[in-house]
Amino acid sequence: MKNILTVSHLDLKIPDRLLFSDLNFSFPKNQLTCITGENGVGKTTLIKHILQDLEHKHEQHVQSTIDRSKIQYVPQLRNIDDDYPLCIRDFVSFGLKKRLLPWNSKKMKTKVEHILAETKLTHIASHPLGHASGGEKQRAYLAQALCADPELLILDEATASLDTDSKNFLLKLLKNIMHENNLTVLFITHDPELIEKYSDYELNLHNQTATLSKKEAVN
Ligand SMILES: Nc1ncnc2c1ncn2[C@@H]1O[C@H](COP(=O)(O)OP(=O)(O)OP(=O)(O)O)[C@@H](O)[C@H]1O
Repeated sequence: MKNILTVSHLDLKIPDRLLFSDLNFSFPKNQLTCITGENGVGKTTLIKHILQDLEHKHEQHVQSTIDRSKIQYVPQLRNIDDDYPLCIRDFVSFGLKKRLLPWNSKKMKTKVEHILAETKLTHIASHPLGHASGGEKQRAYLAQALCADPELLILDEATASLDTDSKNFLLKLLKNIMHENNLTVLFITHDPELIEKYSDYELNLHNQTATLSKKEAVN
């Protein structure tokens, strides 16, 4: 099994305390790894630190086989109001990179339509994002991230506010997209059902350390 990213001998401090001490682990490539741990243990802070380390290359505690531009992070909280006017298609298109013209080329439009289909959003692509359900919004965030052709996708609590059907729908769809696009996924979650059903690996954070274990995903 190849690894996509390795963390070695990483200590992580916040102003009032040490969050992690001497972390050593790797994320396996083309697998879904759930990052778990109690509220406030430091899951989001660790991921943000890993991304900063890769961007600035100052500490060298994080080694990646891919460029930072191939990593997409979908954050935990977004404030999309009910009256947010942009339609889902335009919101998703914001994820496109290397847009030289002020409009999207035919190739780019085809790509966006393909991603809207992959994320089951085609039928509502012209609707305002503000009117979308929680599950549809999460799929739109995922679709926007996919527009950047990531090799590593990090989803922070993407299912936290969703009902059981919407959670399972999102995770099944994500696993299909992973296999079709050789994508590696890190998924921060507290949800035992999703960990049990969909994770290939679990990185559990506890007592200032991290333990990686292999899971037998049932889907
Ligand atoms: N910039 C900061 N300054 C001070 N404290 C911070 C900062 N960032 C995070 N923290 C603290 O670090 C701890 C870890 O926060 P973090 O959001 O990473 O936890 P988490 O495991 O992702 O939690 P949750 O599951 O609730 O989202 C928390 O106690 C938080 O208050």
